[in-house]
Amino acid sequence: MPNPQATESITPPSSETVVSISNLVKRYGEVVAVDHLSLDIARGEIFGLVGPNGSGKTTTINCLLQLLDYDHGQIKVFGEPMRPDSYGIKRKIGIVPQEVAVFDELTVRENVDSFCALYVPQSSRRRELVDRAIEFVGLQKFQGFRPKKLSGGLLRRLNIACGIAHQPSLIIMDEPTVAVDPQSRNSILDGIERLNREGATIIYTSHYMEEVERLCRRVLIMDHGRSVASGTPDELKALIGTGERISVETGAVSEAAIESVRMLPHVRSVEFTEGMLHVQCSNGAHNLSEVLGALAREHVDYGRVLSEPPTLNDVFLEITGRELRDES
Ligand SMILES: Nc1ncnc2c1ncn2[C@@H]1O[C@H](COP(=O)(O)OP(=O)(O)OP(=O)(O)O)[C@@H](O)[C@H]1O
Repeated sequence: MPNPQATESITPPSSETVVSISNLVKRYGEVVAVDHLSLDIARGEIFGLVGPNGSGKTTTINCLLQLLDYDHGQIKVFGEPMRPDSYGIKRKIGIVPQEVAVFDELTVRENVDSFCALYVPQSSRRRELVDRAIEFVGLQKFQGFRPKKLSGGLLRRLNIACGIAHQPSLIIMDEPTVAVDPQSRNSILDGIERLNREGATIIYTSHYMEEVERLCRRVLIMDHGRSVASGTPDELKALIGTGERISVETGAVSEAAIESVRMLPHVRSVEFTEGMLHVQCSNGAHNLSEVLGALAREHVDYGRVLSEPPTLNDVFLEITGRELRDES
């Protein structure tokens, strides 16, 4: 098991730090929602803040934005201390909140325009930015619709357009894909990558490890308000002892064959269900050839063979002993 102390704070490779949080503590009465959290985010990163429900992600974001008082800690954004009245800094930040926050009585276009107007007073410039934001999230055909007429996925896309229309250089997205259909989810993820390519630094909170793995160069895993591990996805996977998961399609397999696979040095568990032998390995070289060799020695015929590398879910499971989607 990795030593959490060793990974509590991560230092990005670039010298230009856009967000710096050190020793942040936020309590709600007896609940320590954020517990001595430190992190640095470099310009141009997509930084993943992940953890199960209630692990403290939203509280961290709200402290960063100075929407909440906190008990202890220092927060700097663009190199300057962040304060409730840091309007110059806030202007350069785009927020996509977890709860969709739009005006029901305004159309899609009017919504995007009114959020953009908070930062950009010139209407001609705004027209351009609103066009761009609507095109960016693919809502051109829905510009005249009111939010109530939009599906959940389209509503989420509107929420994003409202947060990014003023072209902020730091974008904070708090679980932007919760409860969206796969098509909208993909479109949102593509959009985030595009925003990043165009120069935005992005903080992305999620409890979907697959998304984080796809998007983020560095990740901090939170649990009970604390950083339990941080680093690049590859670094995080190297921290744990879990290796690949090998699945072998086979009609029948004897107890002796299962036992001989189980006895291999890097095999942690073996399970045979519905014509598939599932073998969980620890880190080690040549696991696949060793498993197939053991089956061949036991004269087991097999068909499809699948080898899946460990995921960030495995990292979370190994560090905390719980599945990421556990809500306890
Ligand atoms: N206003 C509040 N009053 C009391 N406790 C709160 C409040 N807001 C959050 N908490 C508690 O603080 C802890 C962290 O919550 P937070 O919402 O930051 O977690 P999260 O990781 O963002 O979870 P989710 O994904 O569900 O939003 C939880 O135990 C939560 O119950």
